[in-house]
Amino acid sequence: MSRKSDRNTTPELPERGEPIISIKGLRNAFGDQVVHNDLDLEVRRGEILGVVGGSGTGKSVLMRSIIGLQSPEQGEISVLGRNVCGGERNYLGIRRRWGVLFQGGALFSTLTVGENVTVPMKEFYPDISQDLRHEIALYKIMLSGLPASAANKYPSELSGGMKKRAGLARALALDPDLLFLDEPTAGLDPIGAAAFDALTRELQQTLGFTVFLITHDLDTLHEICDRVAVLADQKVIGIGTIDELLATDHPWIQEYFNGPRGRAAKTAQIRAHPADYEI
Ligand SMILES: Nc1ncnc2c1ncn2[C@@H]1O[C@H](COP(=O)(O)OP(=O)(O)OP(=O)(O)O)[C@@H](O)[C@H]1O
Repeated sequence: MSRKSDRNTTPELPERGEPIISIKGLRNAFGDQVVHNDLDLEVRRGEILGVVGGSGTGKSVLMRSIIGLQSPEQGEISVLGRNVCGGERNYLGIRRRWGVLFQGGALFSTLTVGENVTVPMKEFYPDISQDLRHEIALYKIMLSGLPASAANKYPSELSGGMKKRAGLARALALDPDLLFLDEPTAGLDPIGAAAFDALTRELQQTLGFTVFLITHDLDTLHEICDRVAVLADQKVIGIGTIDELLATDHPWIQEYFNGPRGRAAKTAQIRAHPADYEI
């Protein structure tokens, strides 16, 4: 149990490859519906972990549990070495260490993109001057691949792809160690989705953060994920590279990665990066 004085101190980052999120025995239920039971998962610092599973298997609930928006019935969740279960106070000092891109962007519709990006700065660093906040926001907006002019637009004036990028800019506002992305390429055309994948990978490699990425997009999994965790039967039933997962004989995993769409994504990956494959 963390001592009271530990809660406000900034936890240290683990070494690269060591667990930055560690979940043990997680149980989530809504009434009679058990979503997770005895679920274990480790996310390693510096990786892009893809999280997949059929609709309703609890991917978003898992993410919400990690970031404190859902109180689990049982289990332990440790983020940056801090046990975050057991109330809001345990999140003090670490909530600012992550950024979240929710499904659909979840931008505040009455604020401009620039104002949206300054929201986390205002919350966690209220002493930063307004000018500096706007300067940082502009930098994050451009880092996310939007033109500077997007800062003065309202979400309703943006395309779906631009909204995702604006949401990403807000998620990056505090230079996070951890980035949570919930279906970031859903609703994008294939070219827009590939561009968003490339941006995610480039930012992750340049800035060094860890990514927890919920997706149904097989191209994303092949193109940018270091490992993939598969949710089914209320648990993580497999975790590893796609090749490692394919070595298991779980029917859902085989169907998912070896079905027609899975094979097409793999072929596209080989065509895009032939040097990575011995043919
Ligand atoms: N606040 C809630 N109250 C009641 N049930 C909920 C709540 N949040 C989620 N659920 C249920 O928990 C289950 C898992 O939901 P979740 O959104 O995590 O699924 P998912 O794997 O992300 O699905 P999808 O791929 O369709 O987005 C669903 O059956 C959902 O209806």
